[in-house]
Amino acid sequence: MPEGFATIMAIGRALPPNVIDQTSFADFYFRVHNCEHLVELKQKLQRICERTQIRKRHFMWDEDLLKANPCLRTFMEPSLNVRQEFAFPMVPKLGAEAAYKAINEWGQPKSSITHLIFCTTCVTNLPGADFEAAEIIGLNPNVERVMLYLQGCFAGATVLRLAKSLAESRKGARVLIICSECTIGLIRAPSEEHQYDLLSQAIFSDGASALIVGADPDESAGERPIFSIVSASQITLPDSRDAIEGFLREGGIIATIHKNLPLLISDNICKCLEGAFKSVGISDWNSIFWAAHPGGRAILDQIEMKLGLKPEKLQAARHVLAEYGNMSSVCVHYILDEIRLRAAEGGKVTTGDGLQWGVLFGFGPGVTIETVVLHSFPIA
Ligand SMILES: CC(=O)CC(=O)SCCNC(=O)CCNC(=O)[C@H](O)C(C)(C)COP(=O)(O)OP(=O)(O)OC[C@H]1O[C@@H](n2cnc3c(N)ncnc32)[C@H](O)[C@@H]1OP(=O)(O)O
Repeated sequence: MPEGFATIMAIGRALPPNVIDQTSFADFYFRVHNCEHLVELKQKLQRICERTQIRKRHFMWDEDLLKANPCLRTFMEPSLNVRQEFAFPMVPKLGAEAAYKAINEWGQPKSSITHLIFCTTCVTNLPGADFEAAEIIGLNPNVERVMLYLQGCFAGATVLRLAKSLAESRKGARVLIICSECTIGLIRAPSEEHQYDLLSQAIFSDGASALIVGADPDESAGERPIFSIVSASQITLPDSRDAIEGFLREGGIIATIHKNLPLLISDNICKCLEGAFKSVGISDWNSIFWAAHPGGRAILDQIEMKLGLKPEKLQAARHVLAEYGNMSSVCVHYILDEIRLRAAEGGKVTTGDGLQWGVLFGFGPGVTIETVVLHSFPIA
């Protein structure tokens, strides 16, 4: 059995080429759906977009795809086949692109990968996106695969919890995590009867991340630890089932997100932190580094306010939200990457912004909160 904690040793990112500026999104969205006559609805989307603090978002789909498929441009028109056929090759491909970057940083042969965890809220085929990504990357046929479908945004933390279990249960285990998210299931025309859908149109986006996780890094072989995963836990908040709901229908995935979600999360976050950090004796939440899923600007605002966090604590999360939008499971990995890159660039003594301990939060349907306690490493 390994002696140490599972450790993140590489982080890779990949983004699709279609980029839409948030200030022009409402114009684009109402024009492409031939709905410019819905003036009030467009103004509402504009208001939401302005309040998101998102600057731009990346998408796998583009205007040509929407124009070529009228079923994607009519609210809840049966379109699942088109959506699935589009996503099926794209999701593993973008995931594999992120994986190449992570494997490159790790610097070890891909034959040393023993496990693959693939996570997406999109395609549902048999065999799945895990199988396709393993083929594209050329992983060994004896790599043990785990496929996570339709978990929602908390899954960026779930994959770390699973990778920890796998990496700490077998000496030499090296887990490749891939998260690849695509909004092709969500994009649809506006509807005056279903105005809540505008929030999904305004915040969600596409992107992929990949990480290599293993215990006892072999530094003589060139493995470099970035963060160790000290503990990982999941809780479901009672009586909160309705706060985030998503249904896969013939017209795609339709999601409703309750307006009280930011409050619900911020009201419960302190007890998650207390439970997670009790054993290490930390109760000053400004003394740790932060990677909280930036589901929306109001969620970060509420957390910051409730815990009295200094603005710099959620700076990396706000940056990822601004530059990429809500990429569901992928966001928290980009935040970790930002934290360690900024630490190196800023001459900090550890990968965790100069601090020892850190926390990663995943939030999603349930309402589910995943809390991951991280420990940084010195920067040589
Ligand atoms: C999918 C997963 O598994 C996990 C996830 O990440 S789920 C997504 C989580 N994200 C959220 O819940 C978003 C959190 N909310 C926010 O960031 C902000 O409320 C916001 C950017 C949406 C709006 O900013 P704000 O400061 O609250 O502005 P405010 O003026 O009050 O609201 C703007 C509009 O947004 C609408 N709005 C706010 N929350 C909404 C919601 N949850 N659903 C639909 N519309 C919403 C308001 O009704 C308002 O519309 P009108 O102007 O027509 O009244």
